[in-house]
Amino acid sequence: MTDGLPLLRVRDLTIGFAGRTVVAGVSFDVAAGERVALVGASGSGKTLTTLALLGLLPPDAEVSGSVQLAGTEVVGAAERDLRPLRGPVTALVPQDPGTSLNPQVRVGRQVAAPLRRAGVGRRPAAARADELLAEMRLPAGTGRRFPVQLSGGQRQRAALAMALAGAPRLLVADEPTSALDATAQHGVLAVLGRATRERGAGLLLVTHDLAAAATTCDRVLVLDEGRLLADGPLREVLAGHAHPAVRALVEATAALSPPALVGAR
Ligand SMILES: Nc1ncnc2c1ncn2[C@@H]1O[C@H](COP(=O)(O)OP(=O)(O)OP(=O)(O)O)[C@@H](O)[C@H]1O
Repeated sequence: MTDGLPLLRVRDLTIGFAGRTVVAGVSFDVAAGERVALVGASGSGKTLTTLALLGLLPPDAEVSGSVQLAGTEVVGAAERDLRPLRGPVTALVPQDPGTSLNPQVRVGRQVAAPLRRAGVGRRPAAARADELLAEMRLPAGTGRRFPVQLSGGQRQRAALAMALAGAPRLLVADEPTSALDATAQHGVLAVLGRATRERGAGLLLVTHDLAAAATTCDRVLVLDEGRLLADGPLREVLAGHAHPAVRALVEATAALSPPALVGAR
């Protein structure tokens, strides 16, 4: 347990490649149950920041600072020390569900896998997987299908069910809807927001879409060229911040979906 520490504590996180700094001195906390969006333009360092939180940076990354996840230091930790955190503490919802779902294994078995690893019997795990798939608003029988038999949006919901199966305290979702059309995006964000809220799970949602951030999260972190530009409630950050990088995000999002940001400008 964290004993008063936030679930996630990031201090002065700095990441570089071959001497070029791409994330520079980023510090923030995520409390248990808090839903936080990490926004920024392409190349601002969102993905690298989240990979650092999960101990998944590429081997040639130069990293310094501190990332504490439920009290465990991630920066510099050995893989064997990070493994117990994956599942019960954090789970990653990838950008493309194709990277987390095995095309050759039925969806239900994949969703049940984290439960089986936690020692749950085959039948109860299968029943729980079906419940999770239904909670993600997937049609009955989805568990018996293979990923290729699902639409992109359905696959992402299945990946979400799989991430939730381990009952993580913090769900990390990196642009989970970028591969989907607008209708499917809305559906995935709705189940993501509801599922984390109902479980009291934390969420770190990486997106360049402020409308997605507004519908799913309470707080926003704005990254710009590797630096943390703003951290606060979404509407306050948008209303109070004159930085061109924030304005550019607002304008890009408003062009796509104005209603979500009415009142935030
Ligand atoms: N393996 C790597 N080697 C060298 N540079 C890298 C590597 N991975 C990322 N970078 C650089 O680090 C910077 C931040 O990349 P990152 O992927 O975190 O951005 P991002 O905000 O997630 O962008 P996007 O929204 O396009 O996914 C970019 O300039 C990128 O070119």
